Amino acid sequence: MENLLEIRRELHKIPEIGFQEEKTQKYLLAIIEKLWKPYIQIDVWRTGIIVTIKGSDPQFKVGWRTDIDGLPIQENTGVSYESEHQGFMHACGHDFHMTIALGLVQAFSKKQPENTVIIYFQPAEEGPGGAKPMLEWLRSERPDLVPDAIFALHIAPEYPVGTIATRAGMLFANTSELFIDLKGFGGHAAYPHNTRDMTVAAANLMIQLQTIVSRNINPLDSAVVTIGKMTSGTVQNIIAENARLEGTIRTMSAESMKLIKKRIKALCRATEIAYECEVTIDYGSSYYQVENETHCAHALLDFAERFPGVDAYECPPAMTGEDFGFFLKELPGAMFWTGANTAYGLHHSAIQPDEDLIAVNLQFVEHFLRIFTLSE
Ligand SMILES: CC(=O)N[C@@H](CCC[C@H](N)C(=O)O)C(=O)O
Repeated sequence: MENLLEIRRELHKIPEIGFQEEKTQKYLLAIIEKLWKPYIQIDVWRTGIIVTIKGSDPQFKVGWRTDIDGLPIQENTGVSYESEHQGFMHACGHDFHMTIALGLVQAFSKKQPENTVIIYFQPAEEGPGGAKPMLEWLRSERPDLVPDAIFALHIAPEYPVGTIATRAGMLFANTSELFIDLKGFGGHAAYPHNTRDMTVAAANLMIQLQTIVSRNINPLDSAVVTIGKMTSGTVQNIIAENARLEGTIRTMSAESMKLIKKRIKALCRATEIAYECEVTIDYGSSYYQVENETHCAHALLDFAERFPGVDAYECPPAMTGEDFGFFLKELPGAMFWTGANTAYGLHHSAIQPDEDLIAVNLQFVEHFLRIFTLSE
């Protein structure tokens, strides 16, 4: 357990997607169980884990949340501890987030905190979203495990190690997944007039979707409509009967999300008429914005300003999504970016966050959770 670097690399080898984190859960549990003390309680929820470290003189319960899932990306880093799961990778830093959370369990098992600390190893952040159902379960089945305030971090490739960046109010955007299925009529490539070609229909729809942000959203507002995956057809000489667009929507407000969905509906309807096909829309899962509570965000920034080896930065909001927003919708708390100093961005197959961030963040978060108070 002492070697957190080794643990991070072991976790890096076994990325699993949302609610399939069985190996990850087993690995984490094996370590957590070794750290058990009479004042530590371990609970399991689906593929997640909740570790409660009872305080020596508890006035309240402070929560720390880490996400535990990986992404369906083929790794391209060339490191010796590359993912052993073909086509999957920890490309969003959750291996780092988990390692820091394990380090916290270790630190609190060595020295009991005064207040109760609850550490949530939460599945499925990348999708379909584990925070909402986890919190619903806590509220209905285990209200004793609901914290009074909660915090979390996320690695930020663009900042140097030691940067703690956050702000009061919105840190991350509202998100909604987007799946559009087009059904036409396939046939021989040499007889297009007898078909309804869904490759052409989907290509046009994809371009039109890009006009929503540029033509319908107020330029002083911000929004994103990204199509990350487009599929159609079977082979080169058959006209495609089906096509599918998969993407995500990001907005700064619930109103803009509504407007974008209205425009998507209109453009899909227009595609049906123009290409004589059927278009269906599915919005998959959506995440509420990450809205940092003012006292908690300021407590983090003030503490970072005083903590040796870290730099506080009051940063602008980002269009990233995070289901931690569901925790912050109901509980006071805050999330922060932590510098990872890597040339490649989140969700890139070559991302290699700087491992020095583990030690810096472990120290910072441990001390912050020990001194944090709910009052001003
Ligand atoms: C931190 C991060 O990268 N989060 C993801 C959250 C995904 C939300 C959902 N699956 C969607 O695509 O809308 C992100 O892509 O921002």
